[in-house]
Amino acid sequence: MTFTLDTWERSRAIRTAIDELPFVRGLGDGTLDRERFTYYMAQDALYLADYARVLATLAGQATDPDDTTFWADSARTAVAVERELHGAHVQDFAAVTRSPTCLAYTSYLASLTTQGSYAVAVAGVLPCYWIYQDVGDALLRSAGDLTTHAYGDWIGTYADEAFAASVATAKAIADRCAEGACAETVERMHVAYATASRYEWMFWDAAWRQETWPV
Ligand SMILES: Cc1ncc(CO)c(N)n1
Repeated sequence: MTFTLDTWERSRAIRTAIDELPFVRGLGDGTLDRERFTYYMAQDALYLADYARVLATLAGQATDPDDTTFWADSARTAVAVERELHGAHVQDFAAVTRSPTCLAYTSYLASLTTQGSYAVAVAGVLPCYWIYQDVGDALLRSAGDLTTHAYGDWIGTYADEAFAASVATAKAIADRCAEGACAETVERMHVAYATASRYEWMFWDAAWRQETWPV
């Protein structure tokens, strides 16, 4: 059993919970209100900026030159997507601060790059790829014609061949890391994957609630 097959099985409950989130359902059927979407986009722009730094760190930690290239390309793409998608949706970037959930998620990912295991950090960023592909594909199947869909460009970005190729590479890297790792490290990889998956749920839920800091 490969790491990715195993971890996909183990994370079935959180995956189902993500599909059932009101934010995700509304994104799929186009009924999500603009205010919540704009909040999400603003937070996601902040997320992607920090996520890009995590990917760039992985590029530096990789020992395989192909891995270095992949993470560096992903970091560049994260910044490009942030600028493209978010420039179209979010007007007032300067006014936005990281929500508690956004800060917790990116801080968690960054912390994984300082704990001495490239494999565990790779497992931690994998849901960012895999869950978005899975959600994007599911929404595409239910959305139909994206050109007339309120959130068509969002769905199109993640239900996309180029994105699918990067998901496949990230999965292959994780599987290769797990193959060469001891059982204890593989367990830590599963925990990192599960934790990041939960943060993905929380990130959409925070957008639905338009989460704020206490004061
Ligand atoms: C929160 C979050 N996770 C993953 C992705 C996909 O890169 C994204 N744009 N935002």
